[in-house]
Amino acid sequence: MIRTEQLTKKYGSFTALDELTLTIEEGTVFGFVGQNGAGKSTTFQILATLMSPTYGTAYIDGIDVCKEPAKVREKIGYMPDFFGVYDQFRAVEYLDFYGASYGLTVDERKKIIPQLLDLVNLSHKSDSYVDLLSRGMKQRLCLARSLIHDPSVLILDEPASGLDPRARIEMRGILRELKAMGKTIIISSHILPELAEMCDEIGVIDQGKLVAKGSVTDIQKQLEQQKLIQVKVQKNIDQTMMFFEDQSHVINLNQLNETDFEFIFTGDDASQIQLLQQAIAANIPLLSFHLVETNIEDVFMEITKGVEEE
Ligand SMILES: Nc1ncnc2c1ncn2[C@@H]1O[C@H](COP(=O)(O)OP(=O)(O)OP(=O)(O)O)[C@@H](O)[C@H]1O
Repeated sequence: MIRTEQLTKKYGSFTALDELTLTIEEGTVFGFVGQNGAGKSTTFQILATLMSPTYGTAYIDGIDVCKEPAKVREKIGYMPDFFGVYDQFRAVEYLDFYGASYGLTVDERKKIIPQLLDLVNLSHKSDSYVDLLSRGMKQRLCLARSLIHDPSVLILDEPASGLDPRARIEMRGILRELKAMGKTIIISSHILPELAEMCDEIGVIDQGKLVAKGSVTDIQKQLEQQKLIQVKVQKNIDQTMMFFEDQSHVINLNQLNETDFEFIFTGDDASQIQLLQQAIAANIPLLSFHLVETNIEDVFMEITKGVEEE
């Protein structure tokens, strides 16, 4: 339903999105998690046809976002992370305005607007001026706006950001209803717990790259278990690297200089102890063997912290 192929966006020499390749199946709720500045909004703006990629491409229901943006817009509902609401409008007028701009007839608008207000729990505020609504209500109104033309795909950029816990729970309930209606949803956040329970699948983005993808449990395993280990030997670096290459849980060996190399270790603590014991038993002239703090750990810490800590 949503597919990106080597999607890349450069701002001058800065790469905000780096060859992102991703497939999201129809009916999936996909959580896109990453720290501030990771590239989430950039991805969403490209999917929403508001920005062109530097290279690579994306498809919504098989339609190329770069080649046929108008067709894509019929299929998607987009909720940006910053949105303007026209303060002079009442909630119902606001939705009517958007319905008209999507070409809905008066009768169609009269039918769908009460349904949408009901869906986002704003029926009681239909005649309130938009600027008098709370932040959570404005966010729900914006969500209703993105649904006005009954899109099959929803692209929601941090819809729960800035909401208090009660408003977050309410937003989650609405998203569950949208999932039950069969919508394909891609939703971003900079914290995993906010998305964990409502998403079928999660992708973690860091510095424009997809660093992990899968169920929440998979993601936790993938990120927790990727340790970077650096080794220093007195001599025989080639043989030592060959020895480590053959051991389980060792990937991505990389020689740093004549005595040092590093690798990613995906095993648990017990396997790490075993690896070190095997190296000693094999008479490897080890000078040091140590874990290096990696960015991936920072990413993991950052995205798994509690919602209240924001
Ligand atoms: N128009 C621009 N010109 C230059 N750099 C930009 C521009 N827009 C975004 N960036 C940079 O690209 C990177 C990705 O930004 P993006 O807004 O996609 O991140 P994000 O994951 O959505 O972050 P946030 O959670 O803070 O919204 C950031 O480093 C940002 O500063």
